[in-house]
Amino acid sequence: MNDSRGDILLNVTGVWKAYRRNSESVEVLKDADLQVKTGEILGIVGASGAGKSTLLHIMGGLDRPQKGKVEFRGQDIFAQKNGFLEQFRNRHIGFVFQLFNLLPDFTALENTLFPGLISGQEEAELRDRAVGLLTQMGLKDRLHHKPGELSGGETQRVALARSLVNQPDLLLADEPTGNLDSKSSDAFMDLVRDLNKKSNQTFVIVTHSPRIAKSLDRVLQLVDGEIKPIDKELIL
Ligand SMILES: Nc1ncnc2c1ncn2[C@@H]1O[C@H](COP(=O)(O)OP(=O)(O)OP(=O)(O)O)[C@@H](O)[C@H]1O
Repeated sequence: MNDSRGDILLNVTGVWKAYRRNSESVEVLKDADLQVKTGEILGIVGASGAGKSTLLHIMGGLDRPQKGKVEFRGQDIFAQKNGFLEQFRNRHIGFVFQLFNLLPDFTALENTLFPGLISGQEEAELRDRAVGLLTQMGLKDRLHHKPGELSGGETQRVALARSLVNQPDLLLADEPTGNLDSKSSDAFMDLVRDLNKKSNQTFVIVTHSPRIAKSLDRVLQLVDGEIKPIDKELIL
């Protein structure tokens, strides 16, 4: 399906999530609402422990809320039959985490191929796409290097290529530049903007960096379990 820029891609309404800590229940998300529009780069900020990762996991169908809905193109992802969420994640969502999560014994190219192999894509086409993505990330001469032979910035760019190989509609990134120096972080964000502009790729990025948050299309803040808009100019 081809959405137009600005259509609602993901709609989160009234999401509640509590964890048990010792004998107490700690409410992390309390009636959180947000919408992700096709073609935007949306930032989510908030204090440490505010629940940003929890929210991102729920948005991507990695975790379930106790109450509330997540609709992807109008379909409630938690109200479908068994096996739906796995398929949903494979087909529609890409994840990039702070700690990269690459497999250490496999090369950059092999790591990038994995999600496509798991979802049963045709191998030659998949390989072309993986090589194309890694080349776009400036890693053409690093295809056969293992993560231990790559810099932090290069490793994170491989993680970005891997998250895009299945051509996801929505890419969810949890503090993707948290372990990078400012030069690698800028290079990563330049790629994000480039992919957004050229392929209309939609991103949600959790970040602690005011500099990155200010550079995004729109920023929401997670405070006391709720989502609030924040004026980018007021981000310090
Ligand atoms: N599986 C879990 N079991 C119990 N508590 C959890 C679990 N996952 C998260 N929490 C708690 O929920 C709260 C929110 O965690 P979360 O990781 O979503 O916050 P965050 O805003 O992403 O934090 P940070 O910016 O430090 O990464 C924290 O207090 C955390 O300890």
